[in-house]
Amino acid sequence: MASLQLDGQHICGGFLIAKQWVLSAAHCTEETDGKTFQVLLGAHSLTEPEPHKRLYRVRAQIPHPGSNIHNNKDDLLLLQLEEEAELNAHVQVLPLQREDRDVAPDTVCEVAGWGTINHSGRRPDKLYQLERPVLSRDVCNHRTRHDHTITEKMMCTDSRRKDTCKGDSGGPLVCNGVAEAVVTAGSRVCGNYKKPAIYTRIAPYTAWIDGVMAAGDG
Ligand SMILES: NCc1cccc(NC(=O)c2cccc3[nH]c(C(N)=O)cc23)c1
Repeated sequence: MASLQLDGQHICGGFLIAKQWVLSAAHCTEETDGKTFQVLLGAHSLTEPEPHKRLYRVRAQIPHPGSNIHNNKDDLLLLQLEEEAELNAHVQVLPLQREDRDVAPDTVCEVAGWGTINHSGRRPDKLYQLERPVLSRDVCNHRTRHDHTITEKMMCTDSRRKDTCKGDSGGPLVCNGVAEAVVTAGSRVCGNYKKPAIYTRIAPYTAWIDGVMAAGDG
């Protein structure tokens, strides 16, 4: 799990997909007015000293060319670290789902982050993890939910009670040990069952991801 930070403040989640590459969400760069993130790896607490915590500088930030501020399409961001991350028990690469097939509805997946944890907007110091069931695209696209805005490159999880929120964007949705999708803010609403959590599925973007990593590695 990665924390994307500006001036020591957690902004978004992300995760290591190769030794020198982190995947996150393009919307995370919206309020950074051009500043480059630093990436914290190996952390559980954001503030306490921990043996495997290490802050990395970012050489390049590459948002998906289709990402934009008006919708949730192609909401992916690749970050190339200044150097390869030092891997250990607390810092590992997460395998990506490369087969472009929907995760079965009701599959219980997990999502983690340092995003706000309740309606007070309290921000946690320690990483939170949540299990959430996958919601079918048909239900998620219902008129009373996200009203046909969920494309085949997106997926949803139930947002009744437990949900992702501000600061969780960019983190991975992991199903059976494989990163299936990336948290996107979507309608920005948290914990409202009528607005399920939206994610950008990874499998449709593996060609883009591989292309950027190949070009970036020179
Ligand atoms: N449950 C789905 C889900 C997943 C991830 C994030 C979010 N919600 C936000 O991100 C959010 C919420 C409230 C005010 C906000 N202001 C801003 C902003 N960028 O100014 C974002 C937000 C929601």
